[in-house]
Amino acid sequence: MNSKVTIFDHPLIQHKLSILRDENTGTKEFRELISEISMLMCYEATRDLPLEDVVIKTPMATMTAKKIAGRKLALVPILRAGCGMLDAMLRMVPSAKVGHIGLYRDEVTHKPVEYYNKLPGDVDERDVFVLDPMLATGGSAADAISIIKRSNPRSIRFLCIIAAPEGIEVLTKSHPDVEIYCAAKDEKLNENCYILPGLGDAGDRIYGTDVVGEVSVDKRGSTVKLRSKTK
Ligand SMILES: O=P(O)(O)OC[C@H]1O[C@H](OP(=O)(O)OP(=O)(O)O)[C@H](O)[C@@H]1O
Ligand SMILES: O=c1cc[nH]c(=O)[nH]1
Ligand SMILES: [Mg+2]
Repeated sequence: MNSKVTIFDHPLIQHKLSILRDENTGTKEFRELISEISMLMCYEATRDLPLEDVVIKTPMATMTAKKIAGRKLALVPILRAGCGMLDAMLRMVPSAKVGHIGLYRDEVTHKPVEYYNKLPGDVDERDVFVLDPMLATGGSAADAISIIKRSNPRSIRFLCIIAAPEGIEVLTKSHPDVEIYCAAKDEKLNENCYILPGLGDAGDRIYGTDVVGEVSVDKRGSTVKLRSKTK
C-alpha cells in the first residue's frame, strides 16, 4: 500500500493551530490547544472505522442502531511531546490500550535515541495510532514505527500536528503502508532541524522546560548558550 497524507483543513483545527504557533501563547493554553486539536483530529482520523448493527431499546421503542465493529485500537505516544495528545484521544476512544515509546533527538546528530518501549501485549490484534505533534526529519516517527512493527500490529496510522516536507518524505519512504494525518504541512527545516515556521519545541512548550543544559536548543529551534527563561 502507498502511504497517504491527509491534511485536516477544518476551520476549527486551523484556528486553534494559529494560536498554538504564536510565541505569546503560554504553557497552560498551549497544552489545552494541543488537546483540543488532537480531539478534532481524532474525530477526522477515525472517520472510516467500520460500524455494525446492534439492536437496542430506547425508552420509546426497539431499534437497530450502530456501534463501532469490535475494532481494537492502541494509542502509542512518542515521549514526551506525544503525551500531550494522549488524553484527548483517550476521551474519544476510552477502550483503546496505550503503549509508550521513549525517543529523544540527539542535539548534535538530530538522530533519535531510544530510551523506553512498552506496548500492549496484544498489539498484533490492534490498529495503532502513533501520536507525536511534530514530524521534522522523520527520524523519530520512522524509528517508533519500526519498533511497533516488530509486534505485528494490524495497521499503523501516524497523527501529528505539524509535518515538515522532509519528514513526510522520510516516513513515506521508510513506511509506505502508514497513513499520515496532520493539521499542517510547513515549509522546511532550519539548520537545527526545527520546523519553519513551526511552533518551536513542542515538548518544551507543553511542559514549560526551555533549556536542559548549558548549551541547548531553545523553543524557537536556535542554539543557545545560557539558560533562558521558561514561559
Ligand atoms: O522528526 P524528528 O526530526 O525526529 O523530530 C521530531 C521529534 O522531536 C521532538 O521530540 P524531542 O526529541 O524534542 O523529545 P521531547 O518530546 O522529549 O521533547 C518531537 O516531539 C518528535 O518526537
Ligand atoms: O520543530 C520541531 C522539530 C522537532 N521537534 C520539535 O518539537 N519541534
Ligand atoms: Mg522536544
